[in-house]
Amino acid sequence: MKPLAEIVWQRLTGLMPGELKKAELPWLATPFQHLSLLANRRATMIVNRVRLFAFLFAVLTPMWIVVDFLVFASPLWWQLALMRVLASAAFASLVLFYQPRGNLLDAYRAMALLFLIPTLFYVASYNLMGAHELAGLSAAVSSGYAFLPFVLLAGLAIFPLTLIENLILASPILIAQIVVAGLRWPHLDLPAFIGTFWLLVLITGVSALAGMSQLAFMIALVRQATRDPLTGVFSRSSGEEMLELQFILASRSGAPLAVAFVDLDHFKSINDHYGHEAGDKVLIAMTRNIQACLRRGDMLTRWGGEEFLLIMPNTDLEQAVQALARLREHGLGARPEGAPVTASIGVAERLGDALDDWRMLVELADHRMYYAKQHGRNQVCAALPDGQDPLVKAA
Ligand SMILES: Nc1nc2c(ncn2[C@@H]2O[C@H](COP(=O)(O)OP(=O)(O)OP(=O)(O)O)[C@@H](O)[C@H]2O)c(=O)[nH]1
Repeated sequence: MKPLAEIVWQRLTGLMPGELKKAELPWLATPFQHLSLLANRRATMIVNRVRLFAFLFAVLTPMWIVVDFLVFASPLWWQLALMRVLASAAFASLVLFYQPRGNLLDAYRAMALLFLIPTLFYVASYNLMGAHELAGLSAAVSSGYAFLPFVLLAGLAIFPLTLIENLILASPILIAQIVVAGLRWPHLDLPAFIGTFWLLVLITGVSALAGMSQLAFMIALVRQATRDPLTGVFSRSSGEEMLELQFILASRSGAPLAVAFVDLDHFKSINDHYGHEAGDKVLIAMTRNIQACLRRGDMLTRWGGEEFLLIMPNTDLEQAVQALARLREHGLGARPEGAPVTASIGVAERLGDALDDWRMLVELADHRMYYAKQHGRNQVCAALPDGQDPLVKAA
């Protein structure tokens, strides 16, 4: 019988969309282990949604001035109108000045600004109206302002956020609610406040679940779109995208970035003698073996049929060669007749080889792999004899 903890865990994880793999479940809680591709696409989606929301608020916020004018006396109506115009201008500048750049910090900043504007508006307007004796229709309209925090917290549901991000974004709104209540003390209706606050906490919970399930679908979609269906490693298009991104990051920080071009030796003969299915099994086993030896930040990409590209951020040429020696020692698997699977491997590194384009990095690693192939296979080539490396700049 399964232990109770395992049953409970299965029931709980069963609540999440089933497309997620077990290793991906923690990604719903925090963003720290997200792959750069996921982080990049999520950041773009968040900024686009912030801009959409900001556009709607920029248009809708000033429209309510007509209602304020009809129900409130001066100076309250024009003070509120002024605040609305300011808020609308702030929303409009978010739309105009924020462009999605795939950077998560940028996305957080955009979201924080989107929520900060109405939160400030809410605290200021609520406080302003609290200073006036309102009755009848104007009291009813003023109580409508109290719904703003509900709208904000419900708005969180449209963003694909992790649990921790949801809580961090919701907390200023909940704290603002407490601040407003504090400002009204001692005239505060405490039971009404507790009821309202509890409702806000519930909405936060529902929004967090909605955001996390959006994120879960996004994780599954990004995986399907970026992985090779046979081996499960990254497809070539996503490998190119990741390499370009890693190259930009490494260039900015002056960090090394190594790539290894791995081409299996005499793979065709496996297909020819044992069939395509046997060849597929060798490819799958080989990628598992490589992944078992990788660092967490390393990325394996299927570049073509039996060609793979290993991307190793923060790794210089010497470290890359060491990692590949470890990999060859571990073994790439066995051919159907029992002989070990071998590969010809070419390595290149951004700093050591003085390259300023990710395509040149791949080209040089490919060139060195070809040299390894030509000179007996089953070896790693990290540099060609003097003068034969075509892309390396003269010192
Ligand atoms: N089973 C299987 N075979 C594949 C797949 N993709 C490519 N191949 C085969 O991989 C073989 C590659 O053959 P070659 O390029 O001649 O290379 P090789 O036999 O490994 O020889 P060397 O690279 O020179 O050592 C071809 O027969 C392709 O059909 C795949 O997904 N599954």
